[in-house]
Amino acid sequence: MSVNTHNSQLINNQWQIGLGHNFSSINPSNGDIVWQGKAASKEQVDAAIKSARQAHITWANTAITERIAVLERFVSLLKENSEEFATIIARETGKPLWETRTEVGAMTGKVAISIKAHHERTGTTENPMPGAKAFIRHKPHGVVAIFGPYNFPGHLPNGHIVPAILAGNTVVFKPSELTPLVAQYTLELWLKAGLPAGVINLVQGEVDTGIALASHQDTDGLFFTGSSNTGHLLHKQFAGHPGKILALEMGGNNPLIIKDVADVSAAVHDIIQSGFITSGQRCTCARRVFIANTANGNAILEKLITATKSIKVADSFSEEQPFMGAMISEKAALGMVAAQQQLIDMGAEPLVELKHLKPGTGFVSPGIIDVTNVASIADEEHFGPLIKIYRYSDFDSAIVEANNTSFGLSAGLLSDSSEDYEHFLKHIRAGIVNWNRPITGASSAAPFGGIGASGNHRASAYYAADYCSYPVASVEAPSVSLPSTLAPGLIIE
Ligand SMILES: NC(=O)C1=CN([C@@H]2O[C@H](COP(=O)(O)OP(=O)(O)OC[C@H]3O[C@@H](n4cnc5c(N)ncnc54)[C@H](O)[C@@H]3O)[C@@H](O)[C@H]2O)C=CC1
Ligand SMILES: O=C(O)CCC(=O)N[C@@H](CCC(=O)O)C(=O)O
Repeated sequence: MSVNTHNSQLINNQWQIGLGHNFSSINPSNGDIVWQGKAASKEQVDAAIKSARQAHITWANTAITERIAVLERFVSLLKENSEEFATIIARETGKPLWETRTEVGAMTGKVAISIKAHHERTGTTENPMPGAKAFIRHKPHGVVAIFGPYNFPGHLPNGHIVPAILAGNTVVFKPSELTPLVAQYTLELWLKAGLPAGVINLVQGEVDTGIALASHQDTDGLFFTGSSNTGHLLHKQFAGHPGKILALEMGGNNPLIIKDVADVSAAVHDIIQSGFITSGQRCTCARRVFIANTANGNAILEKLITATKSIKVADSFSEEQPFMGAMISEKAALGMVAAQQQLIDMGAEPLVELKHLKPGTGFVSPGIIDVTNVASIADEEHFGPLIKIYRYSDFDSAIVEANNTSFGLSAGLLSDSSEDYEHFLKHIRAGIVNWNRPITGASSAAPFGGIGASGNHRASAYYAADYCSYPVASVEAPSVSLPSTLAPGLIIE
């Protein structure tokens, strides 16, 4: 499928040239320009919202079977174009092709899961009552703005878009400015699937486009996946608008505790999958790894260091696929080097140094740094492949330290003891808590979200259905009838 790269805004099913400033996306593996275009102006954001508003009543009242039929055509198109789509994601993000193929697969799987969730969590229920029936139904909010991040530029916005339009909302989508081509390709597929005009609109651009959309008065809600900083700004902006629904999925400073594991290689595998997958650019990645001060802990750390040094980092399209591709940009890569240096300056000991591998690219090697003896490390998410090691002597103190964060997205325990896990589960604070499995790779068939600075209790994935509509409770009778017993003091003849 060919993608039109000049007309980058989709308003009322018409591709338009942006009327704002120029911007482009760069392949972080080689510095090539992948996409060039212009941002949406404020007026175009306004027109996109008007188009979504006009389409809303008709779409909300379109039979659910017809809405599902469009979604299913979208799935067929994803399958037909999966290789091209995976290639585009790889070019724009630097992720290896094996991984972007799984991203397209997750997008495909999202539709059936969302349909099931829609029926199970927000379907219609009917209960008999004397002379009447009680119903619980759900209605869409109206026009919702959807903001996506760059790390899963297809799958994560899709996780808001699919349940939103399935529920009967209309959408204005603002993708990450780092991945405009992926967004454009996604919308081309929606158009081909036959989504009526105005149901989904695309406004591309940088922060100013985001601000124009987020601050617009005529939206009914905003679904956001992105950084905690931006999410907090949006939360402030929505103060005083109790009628608007705001769903925030943000970052994490996720802990993984390792204690008494017989299979050292398996523990190392789960630490690497937790910390380094997607070059550490998953919100669920382990940032802080707590390793017991025991012979078993020493063996795990030693093997982790060896295995980390041998991790293959290479171009998305290398014949022998690497575990890690480039980070999203050279700026992000240099940011990780600077974050590591700051920790070293504070007294941390690099066990495997994270290195920027090639100027002009986002390639870095994965790093491990021991921060056990560093006092008061800032509670921030370093969104890249750098694991901070904390050696501990006492399990309870490790759990206290693991909880010593304002975030609360994912957490995990590797331990052969079920008592340890019961104890951990009781005391750890996070929205995703795993035992003897990596803490990345969350299932779309489960709720997905964090507490504290990681979100606002509007879990997505399987629970996205919940924030895509509101419940309506009704008591209904076919005609008005006088009750057999009237309330005391009432005389009606
Ligand atoms: N909890 C979750 O489900 C996930 C969270 N993330 C988090 O996302 C971050 C990486 O994604 P990024 O794209 O860097 O996030 P980001 O916050 O920089 O950008 C997200 C979106 O918000 C827009 N935006 C930025 N500033 C804005 C403002 N002031 N007003 C309105 N819109 C604005 C951007 O243009 C983009 O469309 C990481 O922190 C990661 O942890 C990423 C994936 C999943
Ligand atoms: O939203 C879903 O369908 C499931 C959540 C998901 O895919 N999580 C991934 C990515 C998280 C991220 O964006 O960083 C995961 O847990 O690895």
